[in-house]
Amino acid sequence: MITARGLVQTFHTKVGREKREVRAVDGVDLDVAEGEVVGFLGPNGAGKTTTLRMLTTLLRPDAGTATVAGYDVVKESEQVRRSIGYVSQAGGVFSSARAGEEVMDHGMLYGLSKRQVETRGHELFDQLQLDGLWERMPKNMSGGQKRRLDIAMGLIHDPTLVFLDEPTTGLDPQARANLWDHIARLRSERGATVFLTTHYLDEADALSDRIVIIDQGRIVASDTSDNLKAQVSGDLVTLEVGAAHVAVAAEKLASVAESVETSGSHVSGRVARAGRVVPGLLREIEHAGVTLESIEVHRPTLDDVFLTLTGRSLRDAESEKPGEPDAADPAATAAASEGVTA
Ligand SMILES: Nc1ncnc2c1ncn2[C@@H]1O[C@H](COP(=O)(O)OP(=O)(O)OP(=O)(O)O)[C@@H](O)[C@H]1O
Repeated sequence: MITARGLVQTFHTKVGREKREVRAVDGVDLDVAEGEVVGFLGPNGAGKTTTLRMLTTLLRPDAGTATVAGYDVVKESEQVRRSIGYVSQAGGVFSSARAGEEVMDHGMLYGLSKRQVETRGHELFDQLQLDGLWERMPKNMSGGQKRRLDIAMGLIHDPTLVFLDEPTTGLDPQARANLWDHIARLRSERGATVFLTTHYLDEADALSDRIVIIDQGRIVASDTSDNLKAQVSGDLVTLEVGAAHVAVAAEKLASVAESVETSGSHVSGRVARAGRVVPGLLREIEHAGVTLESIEVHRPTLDDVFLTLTGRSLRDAESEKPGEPDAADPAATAAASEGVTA
């Protein structure tokens, strides 16, 4: 459904007088099979949106090739657009029409009849908890409601390949859960292929068959969440003990764990299978006369995976502020004026 080879996108920006080159996407290869839900994960500025905009024909790659739904993104961009649903990060630019009319107009652009689009539109409003808002002007909707309206517009023509750029950013927990459910059903009930970007680890984990991690414009991993986590060396065990017992606790933990670290009254290290190792460890600790205040065991998270792969945690990578996008970028302006749902 999606194939990309060596995709590159470079932006030229100016900071004061100095010209800078940002290689936002730096040789990306991707393969997404029909019916797969792929979570495209990475910190802010990693290149997720830029990759997505090349795949959805809104940006022409500087180098590399890609086909989407069997069509070349450069030579057959019109066919690509007809074959996909796209919900951009920025959200749609709405006219002064009412929400229902916006959705109807959008669906009719795809050649659907008025009746088809009306039926599907009401169905989507219902599923996305927009019921009762058909007649509302988008400007009078809350941020979360507008986001769900974007999504209804992106799905109105029942695309079998859907691109979602950070679909749940700005939604409250209930609306988020509802949208997760909707995305899961797109696949299970309609057999849709979904490619979604996110920087929420739990979202990637909950929704995706496969997770592709991008960092600084390059793909650093691509596998199921379980396989990725299995690459991280073990569960993190943290013991809390009285100050006098820290050294003994560290020694006991080191006999079963790797890279033991001490911080105040906490001693932590990674063990291959905590469920097997911890009972014996507790006996040893008790035997040595150490009073344990608490013990915590953490299974590896996708953040641990990112840390293992890049040496940075996703949170740290997020706080490394990337360069600001060039406001004069014509592609960005074109994307905004296109109403963004392609
Ligand atoms: N139009 C542009 N002009 C200049 N630089 C840009 C432009 N668009 C993106 N960039 C830069 O390219 C890099 C990748 O940006 P991109 O938006 O693809 O990242 P992202 O992973 O989607 O981040 P986020 O999670 O914040 O959306 C960043 O350094 C960004 O500042």
